[in-house]
Amino acid sequence: MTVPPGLVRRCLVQELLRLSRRVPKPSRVSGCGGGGVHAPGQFSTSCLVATKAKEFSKKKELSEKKLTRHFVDHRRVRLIAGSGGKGACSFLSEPRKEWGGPDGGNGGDGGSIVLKVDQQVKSLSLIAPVYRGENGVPGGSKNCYGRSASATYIRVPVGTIVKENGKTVADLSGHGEEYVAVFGGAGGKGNRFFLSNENRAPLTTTPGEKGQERVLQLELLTMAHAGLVGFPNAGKSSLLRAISNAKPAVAAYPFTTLNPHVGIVKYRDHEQVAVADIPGIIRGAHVNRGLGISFLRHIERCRFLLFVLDLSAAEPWSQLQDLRFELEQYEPGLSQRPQAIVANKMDLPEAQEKLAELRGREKQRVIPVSALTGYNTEELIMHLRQLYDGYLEAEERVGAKPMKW
Ligand SMILES: Nc1nc2c(ncn2[C@@H]2O[C@H](COP(=O)(O)OP(=O)(O)OP(=O)(O)O)[C@@H](O)[C@H]2O)c(=O)[nH]1
Ligand SMILES: [Mg+2]
Repeated sequence: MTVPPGLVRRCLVQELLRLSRRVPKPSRVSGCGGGGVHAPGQFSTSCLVATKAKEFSKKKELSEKKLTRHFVDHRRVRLIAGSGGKGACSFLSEPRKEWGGPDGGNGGDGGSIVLKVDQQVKSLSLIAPVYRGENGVPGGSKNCYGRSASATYIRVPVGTIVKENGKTVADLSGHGEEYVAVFGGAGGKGNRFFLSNENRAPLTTTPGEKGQERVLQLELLTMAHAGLVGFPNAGKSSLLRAISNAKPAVAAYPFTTLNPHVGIVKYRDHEQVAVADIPGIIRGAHVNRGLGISFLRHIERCRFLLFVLDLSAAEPWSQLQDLRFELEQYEPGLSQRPQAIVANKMDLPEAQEKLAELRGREKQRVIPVSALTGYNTEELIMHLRQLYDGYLEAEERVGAKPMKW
């Protein structure tokens, strides 16, 4: 039997009308739509739009400024210990014991602030500018002493140097080591304390002492095992991305990296080598040109160096000479640390020719890589391990504890 098309259309229209009558009234929705009044259709659409926007933002590369998780190696911190609680002034008065004498208790001591070394902490980025210790609790009647405040602990990485007005006051090099930076104030005395034969009803109490206050500079001596040293745009950040878990910003303009980033290269035997991406160095860095001296200081804190050269540059070997010169000017012997030369951007034309010339001029091992394509990064990772093992042996020979990540 054939059904006339007009009947089908009418049935469909009726069905749609019935469905539209069952659709609930537009209701107030919170969350996705921003809390306005929406019909269900609008609601889902706005969500979709939001999702799309989210996806888009996810794909965007974070700029160096927004990468807040960079490595922080020095901090100025103001520490104010807790004050002591004041002593109480009270007299015991009970039925049948109306003049029971003074019974004001002493206040509790203020809390000190302690710097404690924790192996798990790797940078000073979480250190706040100001810390205040807990105050002691005031004394109470009936000879109740106030509770002494507990100490505030600030966790710092291994190898933190504490300075005050430029003078070193503590060198925290071992896990668990503590340094009481500021002492809490002593609690005040209650009037019971002043009871004597001469004065049977003392009204005297003392307030708690103020906590100590200090401004300290925290500096991290150890930064990473290896430091990537090179001119701006040599591809240091790209290389760190290629060999480790770190995600420093990469861009085709100089001085993209403004703060050091540390990435970890993991090996199968659970050893971990920390590699630092250090901002680019230019000629005259030792007299504070470019980003200046502060980054030479970071290099000083690395146990071995990876000189990263841009093989697309006209004369990569002169870059190497300049880098070594700058390091020597900053600290004699710095350029002699265990090292490797990394010839980056091998995917570009002319790189092979330049590599041959570089190898002819240099006695050091040259590792050709391409951070962009990942070419030969395995050799670099293996060599990094050799440098690390050499460092462990050297530390053991002198009886020192090697820095482990
Ligand atoms: N072709 C090619 N380009 C590369 C390679 N490595 C890095 N680049 C490019 O070189 C440019 C600079 O790379 P970065 O990793 O930001 O260089 P950088 O040394 O960290 O630079 P600064 O942070 O400014 O010191 C970017 O455009 C990278 O894409 C490579 O192996 N081959
Ligand atoms: Mg960089």
